[in-house]
Amino acid sequence: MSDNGPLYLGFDLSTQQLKAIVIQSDLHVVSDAKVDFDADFGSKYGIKKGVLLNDAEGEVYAPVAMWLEALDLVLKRLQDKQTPLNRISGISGSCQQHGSVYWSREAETLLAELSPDATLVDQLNPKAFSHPYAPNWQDHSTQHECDKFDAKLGTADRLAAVTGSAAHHRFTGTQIMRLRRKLPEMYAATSRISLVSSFLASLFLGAVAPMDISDVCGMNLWDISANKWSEPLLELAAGKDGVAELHRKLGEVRQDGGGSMGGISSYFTAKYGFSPDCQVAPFTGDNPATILALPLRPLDAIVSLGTSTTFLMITPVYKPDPSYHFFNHPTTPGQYMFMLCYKNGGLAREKVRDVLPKPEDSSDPWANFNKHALVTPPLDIKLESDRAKLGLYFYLPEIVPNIRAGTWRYTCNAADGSALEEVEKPWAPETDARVIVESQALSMRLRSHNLVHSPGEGQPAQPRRIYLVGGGSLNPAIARVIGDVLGSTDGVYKLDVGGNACALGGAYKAVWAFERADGETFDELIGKRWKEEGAIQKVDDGYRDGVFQKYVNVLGAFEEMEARILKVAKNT
Ligand SMILES: Nc1ncnc2c1ncn2[C@@H]1O[C@H](COP(=O)(O)OP(=O)(O)O)[C@@H](O)[C@H]1O
Ligand SMILES: O=C(CO)[C@@H](O)[C@H](O)COP(=O)(O)O
Repeated sequence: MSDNGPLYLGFDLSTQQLKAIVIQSDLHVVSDAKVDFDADFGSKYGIKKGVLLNDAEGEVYAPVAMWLEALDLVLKRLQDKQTPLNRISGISGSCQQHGSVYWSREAETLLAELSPDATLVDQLNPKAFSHPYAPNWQDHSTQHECDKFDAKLGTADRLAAVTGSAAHHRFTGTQIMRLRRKLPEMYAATSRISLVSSFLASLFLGAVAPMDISDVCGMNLWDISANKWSEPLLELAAGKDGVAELHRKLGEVRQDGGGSMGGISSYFTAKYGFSPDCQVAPFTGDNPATILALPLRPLDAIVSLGTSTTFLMITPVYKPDPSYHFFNHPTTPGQYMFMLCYKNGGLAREKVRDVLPKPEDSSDPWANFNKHALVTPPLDIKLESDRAKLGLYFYLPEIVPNIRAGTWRYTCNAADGSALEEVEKPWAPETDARVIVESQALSMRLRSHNLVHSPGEGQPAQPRRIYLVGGGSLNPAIARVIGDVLGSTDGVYKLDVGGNACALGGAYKAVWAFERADGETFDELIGKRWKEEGAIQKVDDGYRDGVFQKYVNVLGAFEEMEARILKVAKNT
């Protein structure tokens, strides 16, 4: 580490952890720290995997007080590691998307008057909030509101064209509409509503921060082409007479992903030794920040294997569809982020893993899962006459397709996907290890085919490179199966800080926010400083001729399987 020069701090407030990463202007990582919600606060807040559940209503939510405690703790951990916090010039970050925090009328004063002699939680909780909880992206309590959102502009297609997405349970507009109906007094007592990203930025600013131009697309309320709040959708969420009030609560949206929103609150300078010159850049969602963790090129895809599994690409073409999401790019106007998001990602793979006998080597809980994922051949076709195996493993109600919780196993003819049939008796749990990852990847392949084309002569349409990030990127067997199904002519890579990718994207965003020359784009600045060596590692060859085609043969059957299940098991 050079012992002078500015440093930049990036955060990731995701479902299960708060991570922080400190980098130099040349993007070199200097320090990091994390708070694990279950390990650090599980017993105090009664959470599991970072959240609380009300199964009767499908609610999933997180205590805001826990996040306040987590922020003090992660900063203390950075301090304990002798991180020179006084050299931090700028802060940005990424946060789980769609969650919302409800501030009380006292919030602005309390934020502005934070004293370093007490903790954030003691000073802000509960007085600064009108609601103690933030709905989590896994919440599925809003089907009634989703139906209304899809109908409001005519069709789900139309809603997707305007807001980038059809109605989704977790999207903030549907959540606000439901909370207003269920808790009218709480809604009336709310002065401002933040996304998780603008909430975390607010703590650093000591004032309620504006929402970010990319993260705001996860609300079903922002008209992307018109670049403003959609009046009819605000009216749906807030009622006929409530449009101006909701607009006030949401505030104006910051158009520039870079620059400073203001200086750091004196709470942090006095308590942790930050410089009073340290500036706060807009924070964004964890998925938009992930595409900032490396210079992503067209035809590159990122698969984020966190609590959720997401598939991300960037494109200059706005081509929305109800089965996926479009967001404004977090730094570059005119570019968009394409996203698929699955609730049944990491936690579903853990469920399949946990049915298998515990590995003898307890240092790797994934050892058995990985062994079986690798020894099982593609689609479990051992002999030419074998039928291909497909499955859906939805321990939670899924997003795409909108299917309730359940597990389904099917087989079809391997050559052409014909004669699709549900199996009567589950196959061995060892086989599930491969089939779950294959099926997750088949779903991504099915829904992303419009965005990929042939990377070179004679090659089938597929990504050029796949980058794996998130906790699951440490897993070589998952990398192999993803490469088998999705291809990628240049191979599958993992980020060296795979589990910290969105925090790193947040830190890169801070570097760009404060060091950009006039008109210099994120890609131009980061592209010049980013060195592939040491930043990424090739973990799989990706495209394998012959194997890739096996999955082409069953893609139609996979789609048909989903459609059949959707008929009988749609979320209601
Ligand atoms: N070696 C591994 N193989 C597969 N999955 C893993 C491995 N290590 C961690 N994970 C998964 O990573 C998930 C956490 O990823 P992370 O990106 O830190 O989550 P989040 O950002 O959603 O809090 C866990 O649910 C866990 O199942
Ligand atoms: O809902 C989505 C994206 O639409 C999720 O991807 C959340 O943004 C949470 O992500 P992780 O906690 O898994 O990082």
